[in-house]
Amino acid sequence: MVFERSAALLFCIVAVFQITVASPPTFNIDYKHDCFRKDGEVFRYISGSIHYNRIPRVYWKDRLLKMYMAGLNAIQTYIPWNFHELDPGHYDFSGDRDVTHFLQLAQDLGLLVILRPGPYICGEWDMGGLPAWLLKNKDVVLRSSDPDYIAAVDKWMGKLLPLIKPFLYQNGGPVITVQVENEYGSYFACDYNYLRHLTSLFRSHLGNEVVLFTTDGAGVSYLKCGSLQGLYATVDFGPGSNVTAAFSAQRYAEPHGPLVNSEFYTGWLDHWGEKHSLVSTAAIVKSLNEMLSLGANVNMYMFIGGTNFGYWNGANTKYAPQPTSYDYDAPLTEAGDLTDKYFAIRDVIKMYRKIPQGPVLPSTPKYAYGSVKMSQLTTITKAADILSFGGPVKTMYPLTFIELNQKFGYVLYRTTLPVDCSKPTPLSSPMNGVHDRAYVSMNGVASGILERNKVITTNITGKAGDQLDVLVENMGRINYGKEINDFKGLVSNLTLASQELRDWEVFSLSIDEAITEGLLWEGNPSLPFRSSILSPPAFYTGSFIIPDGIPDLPQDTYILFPGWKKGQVWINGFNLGRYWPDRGPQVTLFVPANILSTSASNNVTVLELEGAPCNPGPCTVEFTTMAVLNATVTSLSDQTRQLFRKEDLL
Ligand SMILES: CCCC/N=C1\SC[C@@H]2[C@H](O)[C@H](O)[C@@H](O)CN12
Repeated sequence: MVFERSAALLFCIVAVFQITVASPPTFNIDYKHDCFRKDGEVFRYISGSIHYNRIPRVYWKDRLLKMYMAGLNAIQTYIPWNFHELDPGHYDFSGDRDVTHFLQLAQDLGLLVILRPGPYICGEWDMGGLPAWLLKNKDVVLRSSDPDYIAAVDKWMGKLLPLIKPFLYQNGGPVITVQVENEYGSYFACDYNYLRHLTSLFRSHLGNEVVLFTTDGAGVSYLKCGSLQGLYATVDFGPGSNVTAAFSAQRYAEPHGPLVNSEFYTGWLDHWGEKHSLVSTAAIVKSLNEMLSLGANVNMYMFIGGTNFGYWNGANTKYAPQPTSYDYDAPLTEAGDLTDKYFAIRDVIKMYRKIPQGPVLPSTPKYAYGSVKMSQLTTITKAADILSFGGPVKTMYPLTFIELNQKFGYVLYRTTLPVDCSKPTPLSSPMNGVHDRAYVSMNGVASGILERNKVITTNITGKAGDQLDVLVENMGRINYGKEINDFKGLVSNLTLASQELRDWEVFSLSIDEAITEGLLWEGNPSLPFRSSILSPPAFYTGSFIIPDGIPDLPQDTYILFPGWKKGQVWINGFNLGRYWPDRGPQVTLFVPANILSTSASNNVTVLELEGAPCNPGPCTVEFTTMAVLNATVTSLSDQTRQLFRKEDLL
């Protein structure tokens, strides 16, 4: 009897051992049957894009769970290089940047991962995810075999990919496929040696098992430069496209293998000054049905968009920056709220795979903390020395942000009038070199605005020796096309009555640091009564208490700027992003609960660039429960007409 039991036990141990050891996880392409196979079984992914870099870490689980409950079996995310290697050789994978924690969360919730580590990612993210410090070599050819660029890519991938390797499906993780580059077929360089280098780089760090792929527009012309032997070519297209034609483009590059739409656009991006983009649910349902009925693999871009906090938004050409909200009209809103689109997509998926039963996590509650009284702290002109920790740089001609080693935010350019300008005299950027918006003051009094591609001249008056301040705002680097290498600031000279202005003092402003260090003080609000519509860029501050002891507080909220024009807002030192209700379409900014406090007063600091409703009042900001992302946009001509006299226009 004892012998039989021992034999049975031994048999079980051997069996378990064989099962465990004999069949490591596998994920690969079956070219014979035009499908993916996971652990030998036919597998089709239904996925949604979520960008961890646009969502506070505390909310990652909430969003991923909602995606799982929608019936997705995978999620897709980028890894923005500039979000992690803020300066050469200095890496940050902590807190909201803890990408491996995000991958582990996805796996814990039963979601596989389609990973897109770049090095370029596009994504309406500053410089398409490439770090601005790459531009220290002003001749660098980004996204090519340029040796300087490749050296930086090798170093970054040498840091990142070893972190990712344990999370590959073959190693027991959730990552089933890894994208190389991003829509490379749309880029002018068409450098096959670059793609070949990336392929061998990814293979050297990740091994030969993982499925590497590319994504390009659904057209043969895109696939010609975007695809490469050894990388599985996939395409992207939105609702309303001809699905058959789109996938036949993929078949041009991949006659066999699974059909894959890596970016099915369930929404679309916005630009300041343009109507909020909306994509119809009916069109989405129709195309999604068609693709799933073909057995295609689909990733919905975006499933949740989130927020471009701080200065992280990108831009398109001709210079059109994207707003702070990346709501994208996605199935989950910027704040992670459920929409009709979410349930309509869930109903389609239900027809193709069993979806999880049980309650879907509800939308998070929003709280209206009400009106907060603001008061002026000081102006940029007065605080320049405080804000420029290293002091101004004296230079004959203006320096760019990159030359100042500054990546984001604002730089102040100061000089004195070389001559009397008793009559309105044109201050111009003849080479359209204001990148991107400049706020002009004379002796601390606002006098005009210059804007890239839109307003390249404004009139000033003054006496020889008067102080001319030009505050230049970097509104986000172009993230698509050949103009992605943007140095920001005054990238060419300004002229006064056609004479080049020289002998500048250039202040690199460390505003975020000054705010977190509490260096801004209650200045004497000596601004003159607002005789004109324009005021000089100035800081305002206010605070509010959230009562403790009330369950569920703090809660998410939205901040509204009644009567304010354009600027930047920080709450408790967290840079929430840009506001521009004067132009729209975004009017409110999402405020996630995790930046608020019930144990201390909450501080709001605003840098208003054009004119606050504070002289006279009411000089308040509001915390409300409703998002407003589709306000009527103010065309520049309307706005300019309000600000400038006719002769100031182009
Ligand atoms: C006509 C320009 C198309 C550029 N491609 C875009 S616009 C929205 C999306 C995201 O940027 C995404 O990161 C790109 O891969 C594809 N795409």
